[in-house]
Amino acid sequence: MENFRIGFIGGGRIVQALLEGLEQANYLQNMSIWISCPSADNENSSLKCYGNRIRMTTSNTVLCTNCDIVVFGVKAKLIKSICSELVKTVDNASLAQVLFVSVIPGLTISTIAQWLHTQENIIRIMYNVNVAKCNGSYALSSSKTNENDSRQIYLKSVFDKVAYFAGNVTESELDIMCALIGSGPAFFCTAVEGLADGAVKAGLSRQLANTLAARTMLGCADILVTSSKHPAELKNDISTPAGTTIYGLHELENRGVRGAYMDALMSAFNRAQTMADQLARDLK
Ligand SMILES: NC(=O)C1=CN([C@@H]2O[C@H](COP(=O)(O)OP(=O)(O)OC[C@H]3O[C@@H](n4cnc5c(N)ncnc54)[C@H](OP(=O)(O)O)[C@@H]3O)[C@@H](O)[C@H]2O)C=CC1
Ligand SMILES: O=C(O)[C@@H]1CCC=N1
Repeated sequence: MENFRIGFIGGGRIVQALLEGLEQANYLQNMSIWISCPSADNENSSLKCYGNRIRMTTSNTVLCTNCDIVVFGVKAKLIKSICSELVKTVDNASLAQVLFVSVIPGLTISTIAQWLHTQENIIRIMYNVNVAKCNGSYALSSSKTNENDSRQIYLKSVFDKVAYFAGNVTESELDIMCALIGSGPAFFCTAVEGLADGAVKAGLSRQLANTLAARTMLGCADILVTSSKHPAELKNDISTPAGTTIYGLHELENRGVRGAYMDALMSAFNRAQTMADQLARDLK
């Protein structure tokens, strides 16, 4: 497979998680990667650990003219000005040669297309920080034309090294994925933190409480992923009659914990869609 040059506009947490996973998968050295960000020349940048395996620049234009695939990995509010800079500094024919990829929640392909003055060559991907340990999930949203594009096929092969592929979905479904797989790790962290706090209150050391809460979640997730068990079935297996677990579960139900998780997901999903609407209004 052709080794396309991938450029990341933005080199923050989500881009660094991907690099960490690709390094762990022993794949980074096969790749040609550029990153552009304002702190590219900063000697203290955490990206310096990759040495000359990654080319750094402060110029999004330089990155764009040197790459076949360009990933927007910045906050949504910056995209419009970055696109208008690219439209001014890179000629139309060159822009049309690049496959643009957005990992930004909500922001639609059609909005980006209007900002970039291009049509076909834009796709969206959503993934999560779990790629850092080659245990991520990702989904993408792209047209039939891009599905057969060798650059998309290559990009997919890169993500396949570090993440489970959830499918090529509609943009609206991708916003649901954003809430579930993108924000999900943060939601789970609140559960781990709460359980660990409880154990500390009961007298366990903080270090042991944090480790055991996280490991308990890891093992439980492993059973659910590798067996065909429904979560309710596993929960029932653990809850013996009049035992400790059912007492704890009753407290969670009293506080509507499942409703709270559903509301969290819906709120994150709605936020992605609101952001999309606001950004689209900026077009006018
Ligand atoms: N964090 C996550 O788990 C996920 C994030 N996302 C999305 O990815 C995007 C990035 O998130 P995240 O990595 O967490 O954010 P960070 O704040 O960690 O990183 C943002 C990056 O953007 C760079 N940047 C700022 N201005 C510019 C510019 N004008 N041109 C180029 N680069 C610029 C920053 O550079 P510098 O360091 O020099 O300031 C920084 O490297 C967001 O849209 C987010 O919603 C999607 C899925 C998951
Ligand atoms: O909160 C955010 O904007 C990003 C999107 C998904 C996870 N983090």
